[in-house]
Amino acid sequence: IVHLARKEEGKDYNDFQKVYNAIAQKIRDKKDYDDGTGYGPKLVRLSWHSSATYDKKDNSGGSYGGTFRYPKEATDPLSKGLSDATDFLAPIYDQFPWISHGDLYTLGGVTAIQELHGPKIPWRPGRVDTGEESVPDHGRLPEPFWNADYVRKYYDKFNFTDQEVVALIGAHILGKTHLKNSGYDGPWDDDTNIFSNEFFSNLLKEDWKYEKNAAGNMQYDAKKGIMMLPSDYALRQDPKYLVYVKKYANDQDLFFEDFKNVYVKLIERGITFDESCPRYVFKTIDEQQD
Ligand SMILES: Nc1cccc2nccn12
Repeated sequence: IVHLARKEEGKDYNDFQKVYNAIAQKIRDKKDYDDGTGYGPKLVRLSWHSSATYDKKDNSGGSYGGTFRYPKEATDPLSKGLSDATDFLAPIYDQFPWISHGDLYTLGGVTAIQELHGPKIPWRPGRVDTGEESVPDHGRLPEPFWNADYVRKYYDKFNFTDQEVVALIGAHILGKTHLKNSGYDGPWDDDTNIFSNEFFSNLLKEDWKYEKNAAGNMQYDAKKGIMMLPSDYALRQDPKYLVYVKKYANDQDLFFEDFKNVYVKLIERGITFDESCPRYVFKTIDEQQD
């Protein structure tokens, strides 16, 4: 399967900055959502789940076709809770109906990362909505219960290195888990609406207790009321991953640079862009105040 990015006839940087601004303003307007966690982290998770269905075997799945808009994909049990994110973006699509769903879902994640003080993410438009017959089957998203060998094998389909895997999972600084959605329980202190490298310092420094949660799933808990999934904790158990956990815990700039690079690879995986297609780096709301 070839996913050829479309040239955005007549739409330019300013058009996409308007979409960015509409998403960013709505994140601010609805900052009390989910006990103050806000919509940002869920928009990042939607961009991830839209992209994580990629299969290098036949170049199927991934962000290109915007297929998360179909119930068949949105009802994947591992995507529980993300209907809040697609409900958040539906009025944005109505306001800018010229955008594709694939571009909207990935731009939602880019906007959230930048508005939550993360790195600037260069973003390319051109994804084209594909039909219901192209919706990937369930079973392509990663499960949170497993260890480092599972994690390493899972990311093989993206051809990600150990360093790229560790950087990507650092996005778990954002948001929290919900018993009713993923079956994990993770209240976070309020600063996890800020994209930082603290996931790595928490992982290394906290005294983690492996416990069964109220849904019967095992997770790691620390006294500050924060948690780690088994697949998060795997990053400190595996000596090769641990090298990068330590690097990122000690160097936020390095984390930001490496996260930016692997996140772009994730949301563009499987798509052929014309080399003339511009990479847009949008301004945050704060940067646009006169
Ligand atoms: N925020 C968040 C979401 C999902 C998993 C996870 N592990 C640690 C933190 N975290």
